Amino acid sequence: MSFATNVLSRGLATTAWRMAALNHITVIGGGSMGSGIAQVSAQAGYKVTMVDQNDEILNKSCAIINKSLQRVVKKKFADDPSKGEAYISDIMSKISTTTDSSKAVSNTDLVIEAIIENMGIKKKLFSELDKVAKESTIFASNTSSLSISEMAKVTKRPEKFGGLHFFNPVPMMKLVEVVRTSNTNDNTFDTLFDYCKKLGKVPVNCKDTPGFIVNRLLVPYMMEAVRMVERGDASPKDIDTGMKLGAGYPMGPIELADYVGLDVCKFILDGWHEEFPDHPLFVPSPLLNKFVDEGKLGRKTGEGFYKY
Ligand SMILES: CCCCCCCCCCCCCC(=O)CC(=O)SCCNC(=O)CCNC(=O)[C@H](O)C(C)(C)COP(=O)(O)OP(=O)(O)OC[C@H]1O[C@@H](n2cnc3c(N)ncnc32)[C@H](O)[C@@H]1OP(=O)(O)O
Ligand SMILES: NC(=O)C1=CN([C@@H]2O[C@H](COP(=O)(O)OP(=O)(O)OC[C@H]3O[C@@H](n4cnc5c(N)ncnc54)[C@H](O)[C@@H]3O)[C@@H](O)[C@H]2O)C=CC1
Repeated sequence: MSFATNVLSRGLATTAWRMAALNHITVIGGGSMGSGIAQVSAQAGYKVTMVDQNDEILNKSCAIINKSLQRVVKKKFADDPSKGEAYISDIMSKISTTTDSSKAVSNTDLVIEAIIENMGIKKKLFSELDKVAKESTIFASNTSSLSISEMAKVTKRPEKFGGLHFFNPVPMMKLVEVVRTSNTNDNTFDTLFDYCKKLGKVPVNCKDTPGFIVNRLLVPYMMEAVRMVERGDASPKDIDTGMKLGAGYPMGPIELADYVGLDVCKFILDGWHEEFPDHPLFVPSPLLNKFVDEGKLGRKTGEGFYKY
């Protein structure tokens, strides 16, 4: 073996040694994000268990995945549509569902949490899961902007805890922010980074800072848009048209808020207000609160800033 080959193979062996084998993944929360994460994991060949609060929600999660896969096969098997149904059955057979999170994590290699954006509820969940998961199981949160270190503190595995921030819609968006806290060890980080690559995503390395990279920029931008509407400076439609045609964004900030979910936006904004209480941009938005109080949560309920 040449010197270069030897060094290279030793390098690869070292990296591989630093990664845990992932055979089974548990996704907690089967909403917009959890269903997408379960889908792309199954598409990459992983066995997945998806957990949510009741069977009605889980049936909806499976229906979302099925609808997305229909769109995927339309392109993937454009030349031979007869192969589409078999592909969808194969992917769906890799995903099981349950309402029992303790049972789901008892023999899993990676837990990805994608439940409501609330620190107290996420901490309660992780502290319960920590007691039943194997010592080797890696925990990750898909939080948009809450502190990963703060969540990891309630477990006895802070070194096996990181952030995996996917983007909506998960099957389409290439980026995943892999968040490393000061306690996340190399094995955990490398395993999470490699998992993202196996999904066909592009992972980026993030520190555990508010909003990581993308939301640190996106949240103030979207908040400025909502303030413009509140001041009566511009209409949602004109703002969206402006940012699509003037800045080249695929969606304007107001339609993006409807797409993300106005309840999710409110949870995020409330968290930022707590984090930055003196910043005027993040004080609660009367307009956003009104929509949420009326159950107008954006696309998922058929109405938000726009009607669908
Ligand atoms: C105003 C209130 C402000 C409050 C602010 C306070 C809080 C701030 C909130 C911050 C939110 C942060 C959330 C977060 O943590 C991070 C995020 O995820 S941010 C969201 C990021 N996502 C985007 O920016 C999406 C931008 N949009 C797009 O890229 C496109 O519009 C989109 C791909 C969604 C749809 O494309 P479009 O052309 O518009 O529509 P089509 O329906 O024709 O789709 C095109 C193409 O894509 C396929 N496709 C779409 N969705 C799926 C899917 N789910 N599964 C599979 N395939 C899908 C579709 O089939 C089409 O394929 P063709 O081959 O072209 O037919
Ligand atoms: N919507 C978006 O665009 C994005 C959201 N995120 C983050 O992902 C997480 C989930 O967001 P969404 O999927 O949009 O929310 P969602 O509201 O669509 O789904 C959340 C799901 O979690 C379930 N759930 C709540 N508590 C639970 C518990 N204790 N056990 C099991 N299931 C529980 C709910 O029933 C619901 O189905 C949040 O942390 C959010 O900030 C991250 C990136 C983008």
